[in-house]
Amino acid sequence: MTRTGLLGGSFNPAHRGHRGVTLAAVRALGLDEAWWLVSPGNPLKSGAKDMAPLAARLASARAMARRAPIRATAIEAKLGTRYTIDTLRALKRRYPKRRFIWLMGADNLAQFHRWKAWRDIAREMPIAVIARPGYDARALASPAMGWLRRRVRPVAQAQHWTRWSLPALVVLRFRPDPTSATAVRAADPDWFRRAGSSFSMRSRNLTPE
Ligand SMILES: Nc1ncnc2c1ncn2[C@@H]1O[C@H](COP(=O)(O)OP(=O)(O)OP(=O)(O)O)[C@@H](O)[C@H]1O
Ligand SMILES: O=C(O)c1ccc[n+]([C@@H]2O[C@H](COP(=O)([O-])O)[C@@H](O)[C@H]2O)c1
Repeated sequence: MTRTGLLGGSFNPAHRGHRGVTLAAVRALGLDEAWWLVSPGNPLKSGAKDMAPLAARLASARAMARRAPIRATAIEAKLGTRYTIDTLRALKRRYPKRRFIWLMGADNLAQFHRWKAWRDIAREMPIAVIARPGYDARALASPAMGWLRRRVRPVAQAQHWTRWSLPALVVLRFRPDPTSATAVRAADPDWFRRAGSSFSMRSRNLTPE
């Protein structure tokens, strides 16, 4: 059983925060590896004007994941899924020998109740929420946390997530990292245009295996 963490995101672009929290989660949860699911389009961000092309975002994720137990993938484009619930069900079918845990920052938990079939997501696999500066109070007070509160596991049991009955959620607190893609874009709005010609999207490169 390969213990695999899934971090979905826009990665517009990938940054040091993604790498840092993923590596810390790999250690805290005893993961063999983490997959970054670079989204073809977050359903709640459709029409965002500053969203770079998928190929550029995937390339930035690949570069940021280098020499780490992290695989940057565009598997949602390959599977034809956009909603997380559909992605997780498809991944479990496609990789039956893996055990998956969903990773997300506290900002995502604060919005989680707006995701399609969010309760079913929590029934599909355990969730590890990573504290994020500026979002933790909102996440704790969120409707999703209201529903999940009684399913919260102590962090001391984080290595045993494969044995948890679902839904299950653990909150991980690492050294707070204020990095965000919004700040990176503000400092360098043309990040994907500068590097544009070197990005390619060969379909054989979309999946982790
Ligand atoms: N510094 C961070 N600390 C904790 N979690 C993070 C951090 N940066 C990103 N994440 C998490 O990584 C996942 C993907 O994030 P995403 O690609 O949207 O980056 P972002 O920095 O949040 O982007 P944006 O600023 O454009 O909203 C989300 O679950 C998000 O909460
Ligand atoms: O499934 C949904 O309804 C849904 C709604 C909003 C966001 N998501 C997923 O949440 C992850 C984080 O997205 P983002 O844009 O905040 O990086 C990414 O995998 C999205 O596909 C999923």
